[in-house]
Amino acid sequence: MKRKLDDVDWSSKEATKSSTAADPSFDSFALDPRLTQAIGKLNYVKPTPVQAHIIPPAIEGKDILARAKTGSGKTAAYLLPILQRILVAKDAAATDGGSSSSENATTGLVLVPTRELADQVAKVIEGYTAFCGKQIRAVNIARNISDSIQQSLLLDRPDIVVSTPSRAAIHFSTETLDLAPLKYLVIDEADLILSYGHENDMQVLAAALPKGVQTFLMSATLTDDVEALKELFCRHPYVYRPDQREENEDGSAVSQFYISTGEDTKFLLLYVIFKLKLIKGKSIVFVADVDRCYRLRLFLEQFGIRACVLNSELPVNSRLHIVEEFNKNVYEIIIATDENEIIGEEEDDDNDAVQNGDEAAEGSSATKKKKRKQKKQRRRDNEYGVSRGVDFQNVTCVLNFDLPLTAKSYMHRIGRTARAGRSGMALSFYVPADQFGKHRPTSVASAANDEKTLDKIKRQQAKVGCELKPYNFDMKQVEAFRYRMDDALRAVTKVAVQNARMQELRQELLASDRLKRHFEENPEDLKHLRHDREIKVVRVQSHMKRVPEYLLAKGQAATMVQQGANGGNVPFKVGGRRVQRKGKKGVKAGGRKKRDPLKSFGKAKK
Ligand SMILES: Nc1ncnc2c1ncn2[C@@H]1O[C@H](COP(=O)(O)OP(=O)(O)OP(=O)(O)O)[C@@H](O)[C@H]1O
Repeated sequence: MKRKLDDVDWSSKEATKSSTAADPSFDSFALDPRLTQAIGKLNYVKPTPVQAHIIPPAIEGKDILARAKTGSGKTAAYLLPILQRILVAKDAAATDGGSSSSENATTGLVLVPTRELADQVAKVIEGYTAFCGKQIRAVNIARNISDSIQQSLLLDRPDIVVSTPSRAAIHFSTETLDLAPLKYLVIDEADLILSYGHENDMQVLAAALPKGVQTFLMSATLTDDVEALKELFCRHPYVYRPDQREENEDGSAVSQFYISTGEDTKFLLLYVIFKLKLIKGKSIVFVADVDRCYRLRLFLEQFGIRACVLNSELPVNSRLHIVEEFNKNVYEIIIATDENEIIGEEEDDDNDAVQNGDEAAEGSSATKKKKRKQKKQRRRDNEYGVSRGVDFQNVTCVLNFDLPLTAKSYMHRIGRTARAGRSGMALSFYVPADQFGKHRPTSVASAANDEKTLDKIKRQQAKVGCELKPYNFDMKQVEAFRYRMDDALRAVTKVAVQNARMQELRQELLASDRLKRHFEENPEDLKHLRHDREIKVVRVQSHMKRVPEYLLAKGQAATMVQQGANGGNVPFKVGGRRVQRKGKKGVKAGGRKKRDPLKSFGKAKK
């Protein structure tokens, strides 16, 4: 059983705030000009709070333990000091006549829980070292490349290795990863790394570390797992743990809303939201399981709405490519699962996991079912994870189509929006207890506890000074779309979902092979690989793709501008070109709206 986070004494013997942090600027860190140039190219104007606090003591060589919220810039906070120290060591070696041991030795190891994160960190290193020439070489060994290629990459002794703990432990045991010269160790997403089943690997690596390695423990939450890692890896770390006021002052804000809805009505709302382009920008739709990904994708396909799916079943190359393309704005909607996140927490966080009284009554059969499910999930890639750490860029909205099982998962899901000081919104559907199981074809087991989970989420968010507000659609207007939703739902049968899932997997495996070959050689070709093409297992009726004008009757519907928790606008606006084109009379020649045909469609409670 876990201790409560706040019971742990996180205060360090070291200072917790540095003076540089009061007036932070990248110049004040006296970074190598090659790094400052790269930061400038990335348009970083000033350090984020976590960077301002951590970079100076880290450059001095102190161990670091940092808790900072998702999207706060933790990656640069540990990478910049490491890169700085490597460059200083290399320059010193060069003036020494090249005799230093820092040449051709792996001095940095960055451990992350998932392959998605490894890929991301490797790309961030590429960005920060863009002006370093061949001075700093980094490799990512969590990628899906053959063992022999990984070995040859490692035997070249790159300066930094990015890996999951399991890959690192394997290469350590075969002696291709030499840990003796190691100087810097990062454990990113430290609160999660053990729940991904990396415990033994972490023990192996801890035992193999030479003395005096500078350790960075980076985490969005401080849990017992982080405490255990601290015991294992740190010497009196400098602890950065901002108070709530500081965290709320960093400019980023997620406006959070929830909608009480029946099981089938979720689909109706989703259709209306995307078809009428009520969300302007990119969205991540989180669902409960892999089948649900395809159910939603096929459902949206009926209306000509393209989306791609992201789950642990897809080959890793496809997953990485999808995230990359999403960040380049190729796709607007991703339908994702966060299966591993949920398993991890169910297994090791009794406090957080939602207990269902009915489930207890059903006793062992439920447990068996859960075990079977977990076993099934283990066959998938257990180094998959997208609700944690992955830097989805410019996400307007995180839409919890299915509520997560825990408040912690919720926090990480919504952390995919409002990153790096930007704003965003989170919209969560929840099924009230009296409506659960009322519409079998669209019912999902995890929704049994939605009401309790939502309460927990609200309490947790209140603790960090955030509020979830109800979002009230004008359901009369929404209902006008129901018959179309019913048609679409009927077409998306269980068999269709299974076929779509298999077809997609086959195609993605083929694509993944192409991806693998082309990643290095022909990056341009990747542009032609799309992950949101129609799956076509269901006959799409073309009339369904249009929204008839009578459904957009005069004076109806919404400019869904909401007042968020802090009075700011929530980007919930009608603005889709398709809708505007339809409402010809309402659109001026220059494309500007004379009157909004969807006015009053939905209102938020203020
Ligand atoms: N000083 C800065 N100025 C502007 N943007 C920044 C700055 N530092 C980092 N970023 C950008 O902010 C985004 C989020 O950074 P990062 O992924 O490091 O956050 P994180 O704290 O690790 O989040 P998570 O906990 O979700 O992993 C990235 O796109 C990054 O390029």
